[in-house]
Amino acid sequence: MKKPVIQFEHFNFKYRTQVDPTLHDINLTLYEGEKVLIVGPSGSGKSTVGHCLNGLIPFSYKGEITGSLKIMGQETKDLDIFSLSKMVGTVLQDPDGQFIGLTVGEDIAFALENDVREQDEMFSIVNDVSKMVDMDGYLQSSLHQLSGGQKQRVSLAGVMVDDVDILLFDEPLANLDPATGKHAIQLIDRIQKETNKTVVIIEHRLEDVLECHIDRIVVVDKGTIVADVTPDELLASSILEECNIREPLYVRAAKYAGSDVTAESKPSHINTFTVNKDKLLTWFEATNPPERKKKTEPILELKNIHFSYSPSREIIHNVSFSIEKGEMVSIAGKNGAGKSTLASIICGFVKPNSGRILFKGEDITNDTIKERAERIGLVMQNPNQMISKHMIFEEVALGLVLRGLPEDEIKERVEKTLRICGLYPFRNWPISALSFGQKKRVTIASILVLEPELIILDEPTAGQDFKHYTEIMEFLTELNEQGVTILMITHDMHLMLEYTPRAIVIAGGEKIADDTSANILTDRDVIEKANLKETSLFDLAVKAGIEEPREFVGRFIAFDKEVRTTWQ
Ligand SMILES: Nc1ncnc2c1ncn2[C@@H]1O[C@H](COP(=O)(O)OP(=O)(O)OP(=O)(O)O)[C@@H](O)[C@H]1O
Ligand SMILES: Nc1ncnc2c1ncn2[C@@H]1O[C@H](COP(=O)(O)OP(=O)(O)OP(=O)(O)O)[C@@H](O)[C@H]1O
Repeated sequence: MKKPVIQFEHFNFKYRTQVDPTLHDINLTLYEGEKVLIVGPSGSGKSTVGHCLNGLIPFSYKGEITGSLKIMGQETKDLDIFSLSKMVGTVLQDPDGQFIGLTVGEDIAFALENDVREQDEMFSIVNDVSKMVDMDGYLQSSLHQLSGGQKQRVSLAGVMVDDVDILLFDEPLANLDPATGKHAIQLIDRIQKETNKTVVIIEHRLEDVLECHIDRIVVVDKGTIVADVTPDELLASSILEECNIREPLYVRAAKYAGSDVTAESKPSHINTFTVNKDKLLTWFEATNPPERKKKTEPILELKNIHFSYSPSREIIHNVSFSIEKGEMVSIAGKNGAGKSTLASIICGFVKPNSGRILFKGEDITNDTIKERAERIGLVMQNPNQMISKHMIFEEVALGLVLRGLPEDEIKERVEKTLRICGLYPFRNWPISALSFGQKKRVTIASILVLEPELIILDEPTAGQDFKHYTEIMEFLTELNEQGVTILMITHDMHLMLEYTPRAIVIAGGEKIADDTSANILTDRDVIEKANLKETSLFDLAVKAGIEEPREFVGRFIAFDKEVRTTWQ
């Protein structure tokens, strides 16, 4: 008999500031050595389940608990946070919220220092785990100098050295580049196998998590558990669609083609999946190729940009590109490659050492941040770095208030934007009561309300469920069709394929490719250099013997977009 390590029985939780409970009648048992994925729409209560496991509820977030939650056989109500932290190690959704040390090395070592290890042993373990996450070159670096994905890697390393029974990962992939995401999932898998720890992963990127074996998937919707099944069973069902969770692309393509997706067809991984090749080929031949957009004049031009934070290390080397008015372009590349730095250079937060920036042909290299903000809006990677007000309405209105607009106009514009961003029902809420995904939408709203001509979004859909992902992206597409140019930094290869016909790839501070997204995501050399990932659609097409797999990818994307637009 396997030992139960986590047991929820008729468990309910209500945040003190909420009228209704966030979790209702949760009954769930996880056993020793199990690897379980929790999925669900944004705001469904996934992180709240996680907070109950690691003690943030009730120690940091107050509220009412009824029913029972036992961890390692002990009722959590009877435990203090210190005893819980000895049992559950957590990687939080927002890595900034959990750093303890000043440098990367110190932070990773912290878990070990707590357990009073010998110095030599400590150094060697810190070295080993930092190598695992490819951060061994940064042990002396200060944490605030790291890129978003580098921070996420450090958080992963920190929890790997924890001597705990349960590892909890809340959106571990959110800021990671695709290749590192795959590596992180393999690492979690390896650690679980070597130590027999129980692993709980909360993640929207279902297809990426399924790169490794998962025992069960628990689907949470509106605070209750609506499914607790194996990955094959889940993918064969319609639950994901009903809960608006994105299916793996190859599964979706197979369904479009009319190929049966049953648990027996083993859909949880592209390598094990049996697809009806004839049906796929027939579907491909009957589907139209995507339309191409016409060329216009440049809106933003970067010419030979060089930049360094400190004289010893140049971060951006001679980057040039031109974005045309009305384009929607992705910037992709490895964690720490320099993507966010490029956005900071464009917005004027940092000055290039040399090179020029033009906006509609006019040199803006020496313009102030404020002057540029009139035309260029930036939505940053981490919403917590952007938010400065307590209430949602005030936050979104802030830019308009600073511009001195009349109150009536502010109200009208803010309300319109809140509706578009799906935040209208929350307009009078404090931001602290929102989930991470909801906060991200607040920051997008606060830029959109200013109506800039060019919007740069750093990971716009990280932490969003499929419904909100689609809503945000369709909204951006609509804006784009009205003439707003959109530049997106993203690690989401599907987003890149589906929404941005063109992509610019940065590796080691240099531009290594500038081509159609479909060409880039089927180019093994660029994929490898920039830590990107081939799309599973390509693998599916190859598996089905389709001679033009690249063309298959393009046609699927156009078709899928069409289908989803008609749904709305
Ligand atoms: N600190 C808090 N105080 C009050 N209410 C909260 C708090 N945190 C979350 N909530 C409420 O609980 C609901 C569920 O939030 P939770 O963070 O668990 O969702 P989630 O499923 O993890 O979402 P996401 O995928 O967007 O991260 C939210 O809609 C919000 O209303
Ligand atoms: N304030 C800073 N001081 C010194 N170095 C920094 C600073 N901010 C970033 N860096 C370094 O600059 C490099 C590029 O960082 P940047 O944030 O632009 O990467 P990125 O491509 O956006 O990465 P990610 O995909 O992880 O978000 C990284 O090696 C990072 O360590």
